[in-house]
Amino acid sequence: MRLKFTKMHGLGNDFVMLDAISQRIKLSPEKIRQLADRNLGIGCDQVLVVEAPRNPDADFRYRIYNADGGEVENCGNGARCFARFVRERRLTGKKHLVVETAGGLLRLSHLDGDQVSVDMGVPVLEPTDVPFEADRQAETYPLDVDGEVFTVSAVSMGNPHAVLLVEDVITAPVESLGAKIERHPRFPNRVNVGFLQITSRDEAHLRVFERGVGETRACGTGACAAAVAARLRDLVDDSVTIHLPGGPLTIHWSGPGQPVTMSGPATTVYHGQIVL
Ligand SMILES: N[C@@H](CCC[C@H](N)C(=O)O)C(=O)O
Repeated sequence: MRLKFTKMHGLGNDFVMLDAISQRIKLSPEKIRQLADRNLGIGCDQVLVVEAPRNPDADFRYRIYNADGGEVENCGNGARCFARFVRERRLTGKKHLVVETAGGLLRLSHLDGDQVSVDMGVPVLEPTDVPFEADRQAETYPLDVDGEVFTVSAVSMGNPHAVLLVEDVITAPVESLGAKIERHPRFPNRVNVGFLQITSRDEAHLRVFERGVGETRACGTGACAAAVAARLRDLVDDSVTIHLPGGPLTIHWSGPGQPVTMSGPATTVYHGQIVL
């Protein structure tokens, strides 16, 4: 199978974008892993596949696969790249788009330059829906990891996130603790793990150990979940700039029941073809 693809990134969270409207694509988890492999394939954190919508309210459907081959519900940086991709590939001329993901419908708008704004939907805090094992909903939960207890928030942005406050993101044990929490039995679908350092009411730093990938340079849904977790604890205001290793994202959330808005860049790197 010969596939045309585009390499893109959102703040260094990188993607192989595939247009499944103009070409026939059949991908197994093994082929996804091959595409994502940085030595044996193109290399990326996620493979994103653009398809015709099933939902009549949506312009497109986009599917998200982690580098480990697993299909997941949502990807914030990927959503911004999706918006730029369908415009550059002339699949649509619309400035405002509705896209169907496995995590629900997202609304996207092109802003000036390379910036895209995404209505990421209402965050889910009910533990069973994250999913996270807990007796009742709370702002934070104690989580026992190998006998040491950490305080985490559990938030779903369509996909599951655990958020921990740290004093310094630079020295936070992102790889070691992130890998343990990702597979903690209280998160039955595994989880993305955010390490958040709050520096003021409108500024914070975040590193994310992503489910199915490892640490990435940026995680859009992770930034949204971190802003929600911090706002619930009244540690930040409604609008907060989250600085990730790859750069900043602007997140706005005005409280429970309200949707989260994320704005940031989408970058095209190159176009290519691969035989799989
Ligand atoms: N990089 C993404 C999140 C991608 C999916 C995630 N690894 C998961 O398994 O849920 C983002 O920008 O949100």
